[in-house]
Amino acid sequence: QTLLHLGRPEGPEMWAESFPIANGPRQSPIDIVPTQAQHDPSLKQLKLKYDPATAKGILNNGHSFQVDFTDDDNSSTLAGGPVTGIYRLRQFHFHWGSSDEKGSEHTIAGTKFPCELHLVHWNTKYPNFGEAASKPDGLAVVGVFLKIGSANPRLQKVLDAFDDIKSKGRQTTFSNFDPKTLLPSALDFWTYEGSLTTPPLLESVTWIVLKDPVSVSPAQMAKFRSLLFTSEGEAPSCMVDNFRPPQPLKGRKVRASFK
Ligand SMILES: NS(=O)(=O)c1ccc(C(=O)NCc2ccccc2F)cc1
Ligand SMILES: [Zn+2]
Repeated sequence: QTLLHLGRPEGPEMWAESFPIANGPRQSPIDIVPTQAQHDPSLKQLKLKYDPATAKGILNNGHSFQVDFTDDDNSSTLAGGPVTGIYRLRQFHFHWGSSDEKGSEHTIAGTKFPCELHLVHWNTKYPNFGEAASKPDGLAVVGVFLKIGSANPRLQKVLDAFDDIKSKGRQTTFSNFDPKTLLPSALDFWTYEGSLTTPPLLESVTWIVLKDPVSVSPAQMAKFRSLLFTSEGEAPSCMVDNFRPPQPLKGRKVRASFK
């Protein structure tokens, strides 16, 4: 990230002023060092059950774009893995860079990926997402790295919606989409206790970061970068570098579901 970006009034370096938790004990993202992760044989298999009919809409929220899901029943859920109980899918979104050398939030032994997908779920022991977001076991986010390679056909439906959500505040319907198609075939993961990576930076996220990346082509990355941070009528600013850099581990253990 350029110094300009870090110093930008709304950039990550300024967040601690309004959100002191930015310097808290369980902030995200982190650099995952595979050799320091401990294999935990007690970790269950990740159980993801997504109903394409729960896909609702796609929105440019001014810092990323997200695909929202109806979460008023257990049609699309996460269970198993490191979590207890059932978590409901709320939305997925991405973080990416201004070039292919950066863009992911988590890194693997210092390696940055051009893009990272987050599937956001909330614990159904709480009445709704907003309540769950303030509890230490309230949220579970699955992180998936995207690596430059061949074009990913599973992304096409998302990319095709970009013309309708180019600027901040734009949204359109988005139906009949199964986010499971965005995942790698193997669901091996690292897991640790962390936070939201954007304000309010709440320390309520059990992170489940998949080991295997999925592909994205340079042309597809260019389409991500054609979205705008800005609203219609404002001087356009390309939506790029919407990632928070890795935060101090502060003694946390990262567990691996695989040897
Ligand atoms: N990048 S990430 O860690 O996956 C992440 C996931 C969700 C949010 C979010 O929902 N923010 C709004 C929000 C937060 C708390 C309560 C209600 C909200 F709408 C922020 C960051
Ligand atoms: Zn995210």
